[in-house]
Formats: sequence, C-alpha cells, structure tokens
Amino acid sequence: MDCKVQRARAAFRSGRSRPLQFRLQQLEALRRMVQERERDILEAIGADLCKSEFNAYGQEVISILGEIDHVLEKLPKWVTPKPAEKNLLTMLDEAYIHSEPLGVVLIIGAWNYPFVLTIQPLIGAIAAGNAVIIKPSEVSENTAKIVSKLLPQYLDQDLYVVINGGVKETTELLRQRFDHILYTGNTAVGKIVMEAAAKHLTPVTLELGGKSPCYVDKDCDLDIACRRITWGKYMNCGQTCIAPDYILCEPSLQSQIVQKIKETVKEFYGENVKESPDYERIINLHHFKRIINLLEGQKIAYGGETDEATCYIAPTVLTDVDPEAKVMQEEIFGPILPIVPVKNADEAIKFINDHEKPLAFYIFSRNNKLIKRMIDETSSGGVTGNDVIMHFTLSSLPFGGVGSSGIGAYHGKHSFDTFSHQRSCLLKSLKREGWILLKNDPVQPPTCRF
Ligand SMILES: NC(=O)c1ccc[n+]([C@@H]2O[C@H](COP(=O)([O-])OP(=O)(O)OC[C@H]3O[C@@H](n4cnc5c(N)ncnc54)[C@H](O)[C@@H]3O)[C@@H](O)[C@H]2O)c1
Ligand SMILES: CC(C)=CCC/C(C)=C/CC/C(C)=C/C=O
Repeated sequence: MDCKVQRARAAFRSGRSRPLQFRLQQLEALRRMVQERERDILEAIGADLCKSEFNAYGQEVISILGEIDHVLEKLPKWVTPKPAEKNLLTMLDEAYIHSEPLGVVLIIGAWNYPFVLTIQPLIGAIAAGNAVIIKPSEVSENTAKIVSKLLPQYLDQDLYVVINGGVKETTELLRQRFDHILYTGNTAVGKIVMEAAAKHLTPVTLELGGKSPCYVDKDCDLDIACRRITWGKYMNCGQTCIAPDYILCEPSLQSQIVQKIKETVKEFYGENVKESPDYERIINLHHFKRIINLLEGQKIAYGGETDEATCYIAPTVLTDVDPEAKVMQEEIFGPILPIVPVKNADEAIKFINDHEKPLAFYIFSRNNKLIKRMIDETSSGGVTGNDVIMHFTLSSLPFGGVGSSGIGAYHGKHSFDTFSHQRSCLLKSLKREGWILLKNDPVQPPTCRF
C-alpha cells in the first residue's frame, strides 16, 4: 500500500498530470471507458444493488457522462490564472490567482451509488491535475472489482491507482500522508477519517448523511408533491443520502399523502412491488435488521411487508409519528417514510432547527415566498423546492453537507476548487526602485518603498 501511494507521488512529481492537454486527454479516456464498458459497469452495479440496467444507467452513468462533458468544456477557463485586484503599492506589478494541484489525493467511496460516488470526485481530482488513490466501498464488491479492472486500462496507471479492501486496508491507507481526502459515507467513519487526516494536517471533504426533512405545505400541488416524494424516497430502496427521510405536514394532510403515495407506488412499480425489476433490495442483512427494528411500535399506514431471505422491505409510510420515536433518531436509509404532524411552517422550521443540520431539505409549496423564508430560517447542505434529489444533478451547484452532514463540497467547478490550491501570485516590477532612494535623502523625510 505504502509503495502504491509512493508510486502515485513519484508520478505526480514527474509533473505529467499538470498540463491542461494531459488532463483533458485523461478525462476523455475516462468517458471512453464509461461508454465502451457500459455493460460491464451496469452489470456490476446491478449485482451489488439488485438494480435494473435502466435504473443503474439513469442514476449512475448519466451523471458521470454529464459531469465529464461539463468539465471538458469549462476546464480551459478554470485553469487560466485569474487577475487579482491591486492596490497603490502594487500598481505596476502583476497579481493573479493560480489554481495548482494539491498532490496525491485520496477518494473513499460509499456502496449505495458505488460508481457515481467514486468516479464523480475522481473527475474533479483529475481536472485539478492531481494523482489519485481511489478506495471504492468493499460492500459493493462487484463495482469495486470492475472499477479496479477498468481504470488502469484507460487511465495513467501510476497517477490513478485503485486500492480495494475493507476496514483493515482503509485504516492502513489512512496512515499514509495525502494532500486531500474526500470521503463519502457515514458520520462515525467520517470522524475516523478526519482524525487520521489531522495527523498530517491533511484537509478533508466529508460527504456524510443525516435525516433530510421534507415539508409539505397545505398550499401545494399534492399530486405532484407525492409523485416526486415517492420517486426520491423509494429509489434505490431508500438507500440515498439525499432521500427525503421524513415528512413534516399539517395533521389533516396525512391521509391524502398516504393515499397518493400508494397510487404512485402502483404506477411506478406495479401491483406487486416485490416482482418489479425497478425496485431494489436492502444491501445486506445487517441493514435489513436495523431498518426493520425502526418499525417497532409504529402505525404503518401503508406497506410494511418484509422478506428477510431477499432483504426486501416494501415501500412503507408511517403516520402520526412521535418525534421521540426510534425511527426519528437516526437516518433511516431504507424505504420507510415517517410523517410527523406539525401545526404549520413555523413549527416545521423549529423542528428542523432543533435537530442536526441535514444534508438536504425539501419544501413543497405553491408559495415561493414561503419556500424562500423556510430556506432563510433553516440550514442544510442543499435545498430543492417542489422536488427532491434534483439539486444533485446540477454541476453548477456545490454538493455537500453542513454541520454533521458534512464538510466541503464538490461537483463541476466546486470539485476543481476542492482539489486545487488557490495560489496567490505577485510578480513585482523592477521599475521605480528609485523611490526607495528617498529614504536615504537627508533633505527628504523617510518614506516607504513601493
Ligand atoms: N453525502 C453523500 O454524498 C453521501 C453519499 C452516500 C452515502 N452517504 C452517507 O453514507 C452512509 C452510508 O454509507 P456507509 O457509511 O454505510 O458506506 P460504506 O460502508 O460503504 O463506507 C464508506 C467507506 O468507508 C470505509 N470505511 C468503513 N469503515 C471504516 C473504518 N472503520 N475506517 C476507515 N474506513 C472505513 C469503507 O471501506 C467505505 O469505502 C449514510 O449515512 C449516507 O447518508 C452520504
Ligand atoms: C435524476 C438523475 C438523473 C439522477 C439522480 C441520481 C441520484 C439519485 C444520485 C444520488 C447520488 C447521491 C448523492 C447519493 C447519495 O447517497
């Protein structure tokens, strides 16, 4: 492991990852890999998450191709030094900001979207001119294998190195010195990563999780709201970091929401969800049991069917959920949707602010003023109004958490900045040195040197 990181560092020091042409060529090669080996990639994701090819393509591949195209188009502009404002002392000089690569960066991916959450940060790290060590999640082992098989066939093998393994290997890897670490996963391991990074004063980007609230206002298009919530909640069987974790709404809306979600589930997955090729499974028995446990003592308004043998949990809605219930104490990360009744938007705002800052916040309302007020009076990594998940799809928006849902952000230019150092450069003019002579002139008062 030690020697793999050293090899990457030696390759970085050779300087070959820096030229714009090289970065563009590596990104083009990555795009070729995704296009030419699409079938292998979709098969691996499908095997890990019981996901249809259609879903794997829509959720993981499209974002990657879009991000590569965006970066290929914009990178020449991003790498161009930016002139900086000058003052009286530097009027004759050249001042600019130069984005330089950080060095060898480590990317630790998560299992729930095993391809996009590993490759999207990689795009930014390559664009910024770094060498990269990639550690896919061992939980999604098929995707980990295909990533470690394909990347060396398309990219520079010394600069971009995949290391597979579990806790033991990651712990060992984290002893090495990196110039930046981007970790995606749960908050507990995020703290372990940050502690290991601190030993080398390595900066971190932590893409963590949390309970993302969804406020449904009584003045909203309830059909659209429930359709979009159903899509984002049950996608990937609820195992999405930015899925709406729970709903806040006035008590009287609950039964309508349950009914509309029920109808939408039927529309999306058919009469028998268990047979639907579009409905995934819980990743393993450990998570299956953890999620089932959250149902204890709850009023199941819809769903609730489970099958341990196949880690199946039906799309489920809980009503009149007590904020103190177990299901409200941790990120659900499964297809269970609690509805917590609140009197109004103000109570929803208070509820959100009484809890840890979430990764995402969703508000459904026809009243844009209310949406903006709720944004102003709360905090979260990101927000989508009148939809869920979609802010993730915009390369122009920084994607990341705040407080316990994460540190830093990436996507598009924000990835480039995350993996770059903004170097301050001042090139002094050699002119007007005469001004300094004033200092030694006995008849002039001493003055400063420009
Ligand atoms: N913000 C985001 O973009 C994002 C995306 C996906 C998941 N998540 C969050 O991640 C969580 C689910 O992911 P997970 O944590 O189960 O994924 P996971 O089990 O795949 O772990 C993530 C990574 O951490 C490594 N790891 C695990 N234990 C470790 C240890 N003790 N020391 C060092 N490394 C270790 C794993 O090898 C893996 O690469 C949820 O909370 C979810 O919200 C966040
Ligand atoms: C709607 C489209 C085109 C893509 C959405 C893909 C998606 C659900 C990405 C989620 C990625 C993410 C941050 C997962 C966290 O667990």
